[in-house]
Amino acid sequence: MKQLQIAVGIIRNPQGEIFITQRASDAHMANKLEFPGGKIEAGETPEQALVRELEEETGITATEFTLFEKLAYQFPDRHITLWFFMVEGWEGEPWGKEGQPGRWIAQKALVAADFPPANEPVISRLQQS
Ligand SMILES: Nc1nc2c([nH]c(=O)n2[C@@H]2O[C@H](COP(=O)(O)OP(=O)(O)OP(=O)(O)O)[C@@H](O)[C@H]2O)c(=O)[nH]1
Ligand SMILES: [Mg+2]
Repeated sequence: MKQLQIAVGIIRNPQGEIFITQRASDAHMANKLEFPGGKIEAGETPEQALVRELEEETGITATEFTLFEKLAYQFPDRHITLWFFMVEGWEGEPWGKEGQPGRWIAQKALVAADFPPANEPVISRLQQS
């Protein structure tokens, strides 16, 4: 069974919108919306992985972030631990740097069913706050 540690960024602007991207049609959780991020590599802290993944996937350099939620999830074929960081300071402007569609969505307009199932508690929290 694969064991993965994942760091993702909830990139939130001063208008209360969150930058989300759409997963590729051939990826795990194909076509689902996601918070940009990816696997924490050996020797990396979750924070280092977050900064690297956001640079690779969205072109921004995250400068202000705090851990929002850490949770484990069991998929049929893999066990993942997700570190969700709230990112409220960065340099640059996020875009879908790897060719994935990206857009800003109002925090309260996020829909849990559009994301992988592991994200459900986080989407609930974002809708309530
Ligand atoms: N990026 C991201 N991954 C998520 C989220 N929710 C969630 O369950 N995942 C899962 O986390 C796992 C790893 O994410 P990833 O595919 O982005 O990893 P990565 O960027 O390192 O990709 P790579 O395999 O091309 O190196 C996938 O199994 C994905 O389905 C989310 O909100 N964002
Ligand atoms: Mg990724």
